[in-house]
Amino acid sequence: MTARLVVLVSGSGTNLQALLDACDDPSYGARVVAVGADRDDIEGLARADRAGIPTFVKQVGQFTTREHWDRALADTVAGFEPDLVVLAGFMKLVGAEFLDRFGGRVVNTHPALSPAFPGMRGPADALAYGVKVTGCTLFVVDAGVDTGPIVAQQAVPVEDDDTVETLHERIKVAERRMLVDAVGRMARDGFTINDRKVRFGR
Ligand SMILES: Nc1nc2c(c(=O)[nH]1)N[C@@H](CN(C=O)c1ccc(C(=O)N[C@@H](CCC(=O)O)C(=O)O)cc1)CN2
Ligand SMILES: NCC(=O)N[C@@H]1O[C@H](COP(=O)([O-])[O-])[C@@H](O)[C@H]1O
Repeated sequence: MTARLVVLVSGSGTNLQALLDACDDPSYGARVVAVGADRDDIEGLARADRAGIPTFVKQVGQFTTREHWDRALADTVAGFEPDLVVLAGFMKLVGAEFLDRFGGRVVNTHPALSPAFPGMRGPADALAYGVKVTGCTLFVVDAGVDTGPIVAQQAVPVEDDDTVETLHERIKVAERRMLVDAVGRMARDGFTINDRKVRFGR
């Protein structure tokens, strides 16, 4: 069975593109059935359009409360009947209703080695701290900020002359590989979560 992925993005969508490219191979075991965003006019949505994949936008500002936004996002995602929801550079915290509906089936890719440097500035915070190694983490989303059970991680060196941009670009090379590999395994082999330990297989 081919797993149905809904991917949520907020920016350039290079992680989305890596998934789209992987899904071209039927043996990958997954396909992207929709791409959603919290904002208009982003390259991530353009990438989905070019691939012929349905898109939707739910902007927080279009709703009276954050809870209404969360419910509308969850309703729209549910309409695509996903097996897995992938947050790939999605710059909004998803709330209780979203997690009630898809909890345990939502993964987020983060540009740092969790539990270090959670939040929106992972590469900048790692650089400012002076770590010599950072990386990327794929985790199952929970109600915290980047606190969920870890699916996969990759280490990336920090170079002396790095800027936030050069470091983030190096992380993103590893991140795209990690994301494609781990999502494919989740789709093909299934996964379990026990006591925070995520293992592939049913
Ligand atoms: N419930 C969860 N939602 C999300 C998680 C998570 O761990 N739990 N991971 C994030 C991604 N993330 C970074 O890793 C992150 C994204 C956004 C924010 C944040 O504070 N966003 C603000 C808005 C900022 C903006 O619009 O530019 C907000 O949500 O109001 C923190 C962490 C994906 N979601
Ligand atoms: N806290 C969330 C966060 O920092 N997400 C990061 O945004 C980038 C999106 O790149 P992309 O749009 O090219 O895939 C990725 O590095 C992702 O981990």
